[in-house]
Amino acid sequence: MITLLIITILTTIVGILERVNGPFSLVWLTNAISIGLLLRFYQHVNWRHFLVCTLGMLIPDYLAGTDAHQIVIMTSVNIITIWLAYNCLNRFASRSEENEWLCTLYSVPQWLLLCQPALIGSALLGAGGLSAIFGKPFLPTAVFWYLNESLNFIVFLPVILTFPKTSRSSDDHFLSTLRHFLPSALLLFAFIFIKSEVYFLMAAILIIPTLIWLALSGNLFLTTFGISLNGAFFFIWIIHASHRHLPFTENIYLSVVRTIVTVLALCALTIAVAISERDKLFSKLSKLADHDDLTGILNRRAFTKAAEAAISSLKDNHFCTLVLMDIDFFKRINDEWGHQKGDKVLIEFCRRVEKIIPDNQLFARVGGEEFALLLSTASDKYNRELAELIVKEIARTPLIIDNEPFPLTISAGIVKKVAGQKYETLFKYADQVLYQAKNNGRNQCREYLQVENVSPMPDFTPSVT
Ligand SMILES: Nc1nc2c(ncn2[C@@H]2O[C@H](COP(=O)(O)OP(=O)(O)OP(=O)(O)O)[C@@H](O)[C@H]2O)c(=O)[nH]1
Repeated sequence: MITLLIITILTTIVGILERVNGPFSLVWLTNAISIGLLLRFYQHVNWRHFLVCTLGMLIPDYLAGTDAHQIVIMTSVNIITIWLAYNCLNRFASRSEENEWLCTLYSVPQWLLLCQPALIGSALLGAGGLSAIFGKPFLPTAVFWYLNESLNFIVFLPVILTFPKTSRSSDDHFLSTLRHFLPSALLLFAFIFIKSEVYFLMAAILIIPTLIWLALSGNLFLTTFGISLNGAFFFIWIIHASHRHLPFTENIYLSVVRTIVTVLALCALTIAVAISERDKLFSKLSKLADHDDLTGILNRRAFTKAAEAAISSLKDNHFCTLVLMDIDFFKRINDEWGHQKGDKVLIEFCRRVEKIIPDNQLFARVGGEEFALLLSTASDKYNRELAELIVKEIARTPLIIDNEPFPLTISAGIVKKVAGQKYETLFKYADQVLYQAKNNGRNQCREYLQVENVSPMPDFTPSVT
């Protein structure tokens, strides 16, 4: 909420400064930001925030000398429009799992379509009000109002999507954000400082590759942010230019520019949504391919790959421990309690082990009721004690299945890596001692003892205890 207030106050100040400095201003952008924030944080906004945002829309207009009646009409219509648009979207727009509106390729045109009642409503209301009070011609005013608000919607869409994500993303990927944002920043610099028409037009043409580049980065919020900023400055600059050099009437020119920016914005948004959707799908698929369906932990294939990579990257004087665990008499559990209960036992067992082991250790289901754990903590003694602790802890504290205690024991085989050993050798040794643990009465942990600092010769013969 503090963020919302700070941003609202800032946009108000920017709006006032711009209004005082000239007739064509950032005020529509500040309105869009205020409206966007209201929409984005709708459920958390109280009447005080709404008041501050409304003042943010009102004060710049008032200070610039706009007629009080006109300000009241514009502000009321804006508020009604926001309400209408919000309700349309809330009721009919499809949402992602994260509860965001702009979530699929289909949602870009959907957003536009659903905003139409609000746009048309605001155009009719605004033009009606202005006609009644100032005698302005109804139809041209309505058309102009509609076009004006159309771009505002495109602009506050990025604002809605951008603000919460920008802050989150800047923590994680500050450099990548900066890299993607650089072309936009350069373009803005060009728009603000280039005075010559020729150079300006060259800079303006850059907006197209910039938006496409942002969109191709697949990053939805950066794309929308780029659209918002580039679109805004492009628009403001060209309105200034139109006054001095261009033969069009202001209204026609405004409409043309708005249409161009809108089309560009939509193209870029559509590409960005498509790419981010594809990326989401890829990450979902790769998660599915690497994880066990039932327990959610790594599957054998992913574990083997990760363990091989981890072991081969270890220096010779660094160690790790492979632990193989197998639930005792699991077949009886299935036979006695049913397969479904057996599944629950497997799931609960994984949750219990996850609670015991430190973060970032590889833990996987490598068979029906067989699990592997690669402990790569610094202390070898700690690894061994941890494996023993898991076995003891499972035996001591029953799992809770369907709100009832469920006693269980496991057997484990552990082996410490010595210099030059490969994953498959470790797995073979761990499996051998696991077999011994089973034969020796189960509910125990056995270690494969091997001589250290020997090179992995084919005739290497470790001793088994
Ligand atoms: N519920 C359930 N059972 C499974 C799953 N995968 C394998 N199993 C069962 O696990 C049992 C494994 O049995 P065994 O290999 O005989 O081993 P055990 O009964 O645990 O005996 P020991 O390992 O010798 O202590 C079999 O009955 C499999 O049907 C699964 O995903 N869900």
